Amino acid sequence: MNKHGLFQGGVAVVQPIDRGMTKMLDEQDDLYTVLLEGKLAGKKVQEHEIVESINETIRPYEDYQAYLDLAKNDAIQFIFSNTTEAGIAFDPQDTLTARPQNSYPGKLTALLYERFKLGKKGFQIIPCELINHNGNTLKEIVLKYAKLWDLGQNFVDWINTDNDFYATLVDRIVPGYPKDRATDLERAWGYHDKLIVKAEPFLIFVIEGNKKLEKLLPLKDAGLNVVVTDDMQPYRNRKVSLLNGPHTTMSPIARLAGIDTVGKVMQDKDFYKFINDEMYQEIIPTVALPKKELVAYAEGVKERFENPYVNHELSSIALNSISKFKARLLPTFKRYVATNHKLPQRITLALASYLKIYGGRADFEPQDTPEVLAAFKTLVQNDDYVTAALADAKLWGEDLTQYTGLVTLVKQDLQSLDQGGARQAVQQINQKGD
Ligand SMILES: NC(=O)c1ccc[n+]([C@@H]2O[C@H](COP(=O)([O-])OP(=O)(O)OC[C@H]3O[C@@H](n4cnc5c(N)ncnc54)[C@H](O)[C@@H]3O)[C@@H](O)[C@H]2O)c1
Ligand SMILES: O=P(O)(O)OC[C@@H](O)[C@@H](O)[C@H](O)[C@H](O)CO
Repeated sequence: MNKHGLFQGGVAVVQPIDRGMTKMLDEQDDLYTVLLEGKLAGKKVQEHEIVESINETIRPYEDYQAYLDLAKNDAIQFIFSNTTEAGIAFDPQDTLTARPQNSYPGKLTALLYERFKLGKKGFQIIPCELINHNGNTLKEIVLKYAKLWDLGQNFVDWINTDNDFYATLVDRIVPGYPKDRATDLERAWGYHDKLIVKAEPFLIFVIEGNKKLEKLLPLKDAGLNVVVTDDMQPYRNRKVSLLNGPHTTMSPIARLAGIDTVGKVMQDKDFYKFINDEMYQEIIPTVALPKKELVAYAEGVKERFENPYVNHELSSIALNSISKFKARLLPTFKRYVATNHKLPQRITLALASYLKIYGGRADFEPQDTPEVLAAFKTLVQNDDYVTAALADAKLWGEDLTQYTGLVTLVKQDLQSLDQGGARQAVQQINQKGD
């Protein structure tokens, strides 16, 4: 936006937890390079750009006053966050006088209260974490702190009338620092950068909320694929089902077969067919959007998965898989069962693969929250591990044994994974078809 002369913006980066990379940013004059590589609509893209819009970095754990002083700055209009799903959380131990508060919403409430006390205008608050209704959830937690800390009705009114919270959906695959090629890139560019960020060229940023944002923040006018809408759910369903869904399916099954990246899954004849069939047979028919649009999105996703420049590790996608299965595959599973009165075989094989991995029967360890790992430690002790695990509503949000035939199919799948291996299980489903 700045480069198009549409905006004169600058960024103050606040490091939300004790550890982070803001010092490294300072060491390189708050500059870093974004490298875009891949195909977009069939055309090869390979370009890089130095991001020059960061004005300052702030570390609340070292200098909390500098953080609170941001409230005095009339030029600040927008607050963006991207603290992962774990960041949008309520910590009942947080207090207004803590320096700093532990949680991100706690820190934000303290800043908002400071701003309010100064009698200044509120903010446009734009969280980017991949949780549904992220803006509303953040606002609810801020209001909870306002109550817990007894900040008064006038503050609550100011939150409601002077601040806008937006819900968003960010869609761009960002594997981050390209450690395998960084030295070559630095040599070619002629400068050092410890903070290169690699991403695919594809981008869509959907923002739900007050349309005035389009004028305040002219992202679209600057040529970026940004949509401001009053309902982002169709975009979210499409993306979570057709992009994150296949990621969540391929990560356990392909890892069991010894494959380590998304790109290699797409190059593998058996796995390509399996994922393609999952998209077309199990996912697309369950999403309530025009088929043509879904097919176009699915083909785009496949092109993105095939991106030869992006080594997207299945192990990084696998982090916290149980909550990802619940949010990214279970809704599709349920819609499929309701319409077809049978089980989606590929999603079920993914579920069985998770039970194998979390049951300690793979040659790699699951990475998940301590609570989930502890639950599985107990579940595997059970004589009927599969039934016990599927019945655990704390893991899935409901008792999965209620789905007719699921326990039997998962048991069969587990047996076939144990005996013939993941590739053979995939081949069998490919041959059988729907
Ligand atoms: N990487 C991708 O391809 C991608 C694409 C679209 C959306 N997303 C979403 O964006 C979010 C961030 O992903 P990322 O890849 O940038 O992750 P990341 O790990 O690179 O960065 C996350 C940042 O969050 C901060 N953080 C971690 N735990 C926190 C906590 N408890 N409280 C406050 N801050 C905390 C850390 O300082 C870290 O810098 C996630 O919600 C992810 O689902 C990621
Ligand atoms: O980032 P995560 O760990 O929540 O999920 C892993 C991937 O599915 C995800 O990063 C996608 O690449 C991204 O959501 C694409 O927009």
